[in-house]
Amino acid sequence: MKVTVSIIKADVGGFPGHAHVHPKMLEYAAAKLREAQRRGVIIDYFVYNVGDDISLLMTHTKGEDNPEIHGLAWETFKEVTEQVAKKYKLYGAGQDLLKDAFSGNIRGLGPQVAEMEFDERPSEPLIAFAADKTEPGAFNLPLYKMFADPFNTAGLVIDPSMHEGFLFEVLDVVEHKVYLLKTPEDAYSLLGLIGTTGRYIVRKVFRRADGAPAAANSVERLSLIAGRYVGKDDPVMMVRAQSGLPAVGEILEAFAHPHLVHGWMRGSHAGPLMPAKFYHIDPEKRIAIGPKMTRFDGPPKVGALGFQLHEGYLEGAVDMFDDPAFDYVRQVAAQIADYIRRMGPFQPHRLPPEEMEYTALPKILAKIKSYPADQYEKQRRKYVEEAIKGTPVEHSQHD
Ligand SMILES: O=P(O)(O)OC[C@H]1O[C@](O)(COP(=O)(O)O)[C@@H](O)[C@@H]1O
Ligand SMILES: [Mg+2]
Repeated sequence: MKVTVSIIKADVGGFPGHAHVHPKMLEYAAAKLREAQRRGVIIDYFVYNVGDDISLLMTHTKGEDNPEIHGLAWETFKEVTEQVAKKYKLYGAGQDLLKDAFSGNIRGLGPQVAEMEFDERPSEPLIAFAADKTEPGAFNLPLYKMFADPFNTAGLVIDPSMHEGFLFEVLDVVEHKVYLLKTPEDAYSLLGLIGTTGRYIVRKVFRRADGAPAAANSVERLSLIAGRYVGKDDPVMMVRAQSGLPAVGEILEAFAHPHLVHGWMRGSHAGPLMPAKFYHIDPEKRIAIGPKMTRFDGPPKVGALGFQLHEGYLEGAVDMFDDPAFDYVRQVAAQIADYIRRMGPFQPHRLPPEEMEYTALPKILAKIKSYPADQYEKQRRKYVEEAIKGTPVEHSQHD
């Protein structure tokens, strides 16, 4: 059976600030999807959050970029905004809904989208991810580890069905070009691109032996859509597991070392990506209440829910980072967060100006007086003379 899995995610209001979501938002979204399931639009669904972002995980048979599925997600986010976020005056109600009208495809309107259509195998394990206070390129490194690094994925060496390697589809979000790179042979070129996480983003991964889709990541860049900072492009991703694909444990292993990602406070800081636990999973209501963002609006966190698909139904969810093995990883991430926080506004904790989501620098530069290199000495002497005379020193800023 051909099944499509869609994860569509949006921040439509935070509670409080940008830390978490209101449980009523998740309940409202789940009720809306339940009704769509009853009408036969979708086979199954699960609603979860990581930080202030709500992910709608849906299964159906309509293929990728389907107007009905995208429309359902858009309507759901709109209603959650109107009926819950605005009612309780939650922070940034409707934040990610950047355009007014939906015209058939939710891409380019603000929400993040990861979709994959495939033949459901006799047994189909799937891991659904979401991350907050970071960007889609945060998944570049773990995707490389899962599908191309034998030190992470033993199957690349041991399992003959993985020996032919994988095909990486990489999107250049600035020039809108797509690169198709094969591993293992193109590994160095691939790394050359995807190490630039703000520009080259792994959108999909396929198994080379039969072209089977293996992973899908979201690639929307909000600031490029809106032309200004409107929150970080907190991403969603899904990965199929086992039988010639990375094992569940090889997928999770890629998060065992908290790598530094861009995002965190005001989308302008580097920090460790912490694999986080969900607080509560309700398989009946089809809801998972995920991690919240606390220290310095973070640190950036990723959550992972595991499912087994059967005829498109989602058996689950299992909280994949809820394990003592990941307690240690969380400790390491907390230590890295503590270490790097002490740098305050200094790079590399604070991102370089061209990568900061806030562009305060031009305003700062406009405010502070500067002098041509051959004239500053005269001004410096004037300051000294004024200081000696005891006359008030002219303020160095315009106002
Ligand atoms: O003061 P504002 O306008 O809410 O903007 C600041 C907020 O933007 C953020 O970068 C938004 O994060 P999200 O992208 O998760 O919504 C927060 O870290 C920060 O609190
Ligand atoms: Mg967010």
